[in-house]
Amino acid sequence: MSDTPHLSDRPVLVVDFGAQYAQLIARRVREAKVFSEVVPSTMPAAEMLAKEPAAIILSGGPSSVYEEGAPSLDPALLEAGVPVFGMCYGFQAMVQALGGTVEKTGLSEYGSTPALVSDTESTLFNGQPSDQSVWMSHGDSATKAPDGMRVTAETSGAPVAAIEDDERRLYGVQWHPEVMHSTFGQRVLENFLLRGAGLSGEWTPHNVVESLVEQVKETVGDKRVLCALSGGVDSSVAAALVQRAVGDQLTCVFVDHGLLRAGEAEQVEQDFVEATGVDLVVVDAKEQFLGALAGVTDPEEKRKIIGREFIRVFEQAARDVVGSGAREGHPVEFLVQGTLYPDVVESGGGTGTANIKSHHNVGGLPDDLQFKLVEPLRLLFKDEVRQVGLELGVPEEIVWRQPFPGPGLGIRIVGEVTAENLEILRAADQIARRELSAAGLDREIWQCPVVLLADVRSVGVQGDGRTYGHPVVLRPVSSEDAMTADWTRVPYDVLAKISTRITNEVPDVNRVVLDVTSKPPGTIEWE
Ligand SMILES: Nc1ncnc2c1ncn2[C@@H]1O[C@H](COP(=O)(O)OP(=O)(O)OP(=O)(O)O)[C@@H](O)[C@H]1O
Ligand SMILES: O=c1[nH]c(=O)c2[nH+]cn([C@@H]3O[C@H](COP(=O)(O)O)[C@@H](O)[C@H]3O)c2[nH]1
Ligand SMILES: NC(=O)CC[C@H](N)C(=O)O
Ligand SMILES: [Mg+2]
Repeated sequence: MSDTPHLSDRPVLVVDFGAQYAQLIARRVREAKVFSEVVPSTMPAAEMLAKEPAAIILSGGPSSVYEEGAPSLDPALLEAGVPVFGMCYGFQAMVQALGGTVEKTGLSEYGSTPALVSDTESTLFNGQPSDQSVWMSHGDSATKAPDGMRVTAETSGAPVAAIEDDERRLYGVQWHPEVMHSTFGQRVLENFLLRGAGLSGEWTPHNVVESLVEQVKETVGDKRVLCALSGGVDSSVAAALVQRAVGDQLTCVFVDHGLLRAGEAEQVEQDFVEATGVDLVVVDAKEQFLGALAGVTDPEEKRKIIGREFIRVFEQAARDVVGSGAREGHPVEFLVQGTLYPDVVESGGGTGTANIKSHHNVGGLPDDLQFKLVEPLRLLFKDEVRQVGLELGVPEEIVWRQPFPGPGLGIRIVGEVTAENLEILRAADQIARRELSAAGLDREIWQCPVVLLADVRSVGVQGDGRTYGHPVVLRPVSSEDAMTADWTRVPYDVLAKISTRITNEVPDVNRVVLDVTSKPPGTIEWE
């Protein structure tokens, strides 16, 4: 597996006690221009401290600290001289570990709650009003603060709602500052990071690029590298970064696996090469992929097959490029992929998270992988990758392109992936994309998968005759980083136009339906 890049010498560790969105805390820290990483609460304290964290944040979680078997907080973390900030469960664990009391008081608070800050000059609350709205989600409360800690805020259900100790640099709040509904949440977090922990907020795209370029140089040395390039945001940015680091040691490989959208292969071949001048090899592997997918309907099986065939194509490409180009004769050791943090987390490679689906470039990789992977963006979220791309001078049309999954239309056909089904889906998808673009919705919509329900048929009437065709699903979503998403409220007239055009122009489709599910509980793609 690839070495995980390090983006700062000293990360802020977010210790995940099973919070719904520990990733969100990490994002908020990064918004304060401080690098952060999530680690599971089960990681031994010594291992956490070996990362030399600049600060530690303890997340919320579903358990009660006084219950047997509740995730525990090793007091070593509080005694290491590292600044610590606890939130909700993390706060309660801290209170208990330091000798305070946490119990079920019967006064639970859920949702927006008024809080009264007693010291607006304290480390956490400096520069904020004494009355603020905070977002609560707790049934347990601290009833007695640990000795030596100041209580700086209270709510009606939580008499000890914030604690501070500047000497030991230990802080905590009962609420969730990472949630938007805590009106001064980001300020409280920044106060902890910048004032409490004394960090300087230097984690900017410019510095990230510099540090990643250095790391790629170090890893790759004078060896030759292939980059799996899809023309999408992530691999384009990864390619630009590696190109900056090792120049003509890089060859990009674009795989036409037959699961692409209309016009896509041509676009990558022309636009990308024109914009970046990279050395690009296009491999036509349509038959190979379709052959391997024949008869397969299970989503995970499809993903695994696609992941495997991708690598087989790269292996062949590696053998082919050795005998060509500026660095003839040098074998290829490394494969660059545009893998992002959410791909890793969702493939179950994160911190104790479940495997939701195997992303082709992570969980879908074959075991006998011959390459060493170089994945410089492995710890970044999409919006951060876009900033890095702009910093590297990647053209805006590419940086702001909507994501398209590597397995492509293969995971947008519920049923078997056949040439006929692909043709139907490609036609419907092209209409939807054109109409959404024409309506000026490209930036508002994160992406809009169009899904063919090949296993479903419904009765329709067209030209006075009966039809028995397939439905397609429109799945427009809005999102910040694809970890969560909401369905986009596309104007009815735009939806109507898409529906009319698809049913008129695409034979075999007699119904267009709209997916109005957020993520969670749905995911963005159907498979
Ligand atoms: N058709 C393809 N040819 C070569 N490599 C690909 C192809 N599709 C995907 N990949 C590889 O798989 C990685 C993950 O795909 P993914 O779709 O997440 O990223 P992307 O295409 O680079 O960006 P985006 O998320 O914006 O579509 C890519 O970064 C790239 O390395
Ligand atoms: O490169 C990829 N390989 C994959 O296997 C894959 N599966 C999902 N996606 C994209 O990831 C984001 C989240 O999708 P889900 O909500 O469906 O998990 C969305 O942007 C999806 O389009 C993939 N990208
Ligand atoms: N959101 C949380 O961290 C909740 C903590 C604890 N389970 C409580 O109910 O108080
Ligand atoms: Mg893509």
